[in-house]
Amino acid sequence: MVAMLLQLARQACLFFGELWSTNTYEVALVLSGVGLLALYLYRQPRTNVPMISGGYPLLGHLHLFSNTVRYFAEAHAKYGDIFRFRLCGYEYYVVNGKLIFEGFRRFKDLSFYEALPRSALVTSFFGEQDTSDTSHIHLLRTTLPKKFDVVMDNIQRILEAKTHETLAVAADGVIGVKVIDQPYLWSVQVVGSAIAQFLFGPELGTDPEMFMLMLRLPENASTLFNYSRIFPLWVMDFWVQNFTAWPEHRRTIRKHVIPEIERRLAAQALPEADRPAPPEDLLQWMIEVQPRDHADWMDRCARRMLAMSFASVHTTSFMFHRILAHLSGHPELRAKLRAEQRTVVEHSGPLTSPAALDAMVLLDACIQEASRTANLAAAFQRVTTVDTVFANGQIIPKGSTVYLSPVAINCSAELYGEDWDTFRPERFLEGAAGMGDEKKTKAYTKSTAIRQNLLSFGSGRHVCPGRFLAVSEIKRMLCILLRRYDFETASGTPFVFNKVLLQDEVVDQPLRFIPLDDPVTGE
Ligand code: HEM
Repeated sequence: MVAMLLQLARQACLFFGELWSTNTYEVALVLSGVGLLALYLYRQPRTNVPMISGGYPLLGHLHLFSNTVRYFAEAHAKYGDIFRFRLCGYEYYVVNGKLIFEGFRRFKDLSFYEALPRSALVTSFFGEQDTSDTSHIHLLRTTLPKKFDVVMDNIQRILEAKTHETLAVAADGVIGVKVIDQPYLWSVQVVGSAIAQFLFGPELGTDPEMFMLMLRLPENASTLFNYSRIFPLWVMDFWVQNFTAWPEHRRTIRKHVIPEIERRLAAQALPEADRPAPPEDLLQWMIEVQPRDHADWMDRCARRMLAMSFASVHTTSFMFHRILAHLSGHPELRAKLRAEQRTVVEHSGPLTSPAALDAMVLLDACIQEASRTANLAAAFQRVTTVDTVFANGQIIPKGSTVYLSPVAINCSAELYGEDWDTFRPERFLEGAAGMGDEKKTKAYTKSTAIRQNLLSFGSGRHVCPGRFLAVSEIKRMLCILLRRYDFETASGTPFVFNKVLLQDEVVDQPLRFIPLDDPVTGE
């Protein structure tokens, strides 16, 4: 083969050399060199990452749709920390196991922003994004921690009011059993409303049209993410623009946010004596930092607020709903959680105080366990900006789609034992007990702590900046519920948890809430 190519090159050189009257041997030498180089590059494998075997011809690994978590766990056991699979013409690389931490650290080589158009369909959902300005995300890392107590006090009030409004059936002053037909919608209604007020303030956050927007934001989104792995992006974009509510969501947010910004700017222009105190919400913080050198800066704010709503509302509601679904099947756990509340009230003060919330370690363990088993994000998507060679020598070519998958860590039998796929929050308390070191023990009792054995909020530069708010809100909401109500599925049969391609779905069913005869007190 090589001899034949050299012969061909020689003939070509002789021919062109004659033609251009150059020194035939020099041209022959250069062309042979180019030929050999091409041959070398051609022979050089673009990647040495193994492909998961057993895919369907042309269609690829469609069975990933059924149970990704188990599939990834098995693939990790067989192929190690990096493998790849093909789905409908697209090739995906999965980095998992311990190498995932190298993936998080190499954020310049594995770009979060380049992945966004496909991973979260952001361009289709929210319009063109200026990813060079991330000041709005920065606010969650800088301003939110400073104002956390004020924000959480507001959230607590809303959660209390909404729970009372939706669960207390006050016929003849008697609070009776209440069945919630669609607990997921209810969780968006309660948990989502509270976040909406953190995002938009007390007025806009309670506007009925904005509320409908919050409620409908997650509509079909996870299914669309799944399809985005099968179809070209332009097909997805066409679909989103013409057959979903997203263009309407964009119109709604503009319609409300732009006048609200104008109203706030007008209020701040008033003489000092008449000027109201600026509200403590994300929109206000964003108005204050948003550069105004573009005519459409208010429009940009509106689009960013839509993106922030999406990042915060459905993730938190989803996680809360999931915990409800688990707890509804575990009466003994609900009883233990109530006992924990009683002890905490005795020793750490009112149930809503930061110290009391911190002390509820079993409640926190439930959140950790739900997030561990849910793998809400079964893969954090990235795109390689260069040919990326990992520490183990495996090469992922430039421009590839990479999934940093927490599954092999969150669902590791080595880390979590043979019952890794069972919902058993106590494992985190046992883990904490075995730590010895105070710092590590503390980490085990905090679902917000980023550590090597739990990756529900990601890690590295793009680790979730909203996790403190989300966890505190979920804890508060569970506290409110557990101290006053018991709950179970109306059918008596437990929830079904489905794992579908890189997403996770819980088949919803009605929940019955029964007021307790002896509620936990400790306001
Ligand atoms: C239980 C609820 C939540 C879960 C499970 C969750 C999960 C995550 C994960 C896994 C990431 C990292 C993605 C990656 O590395 O590719 C992330 C990023 C992010 N999350 Fe959350 N999140 C939650 C709630 C929230 C809330 C309440 C907010 C806002 C208040 C929020 C705002 C964000 C933002 C802005 C990013 C992108 C960070 C960046 O680009 O650097 N999240 N979230």
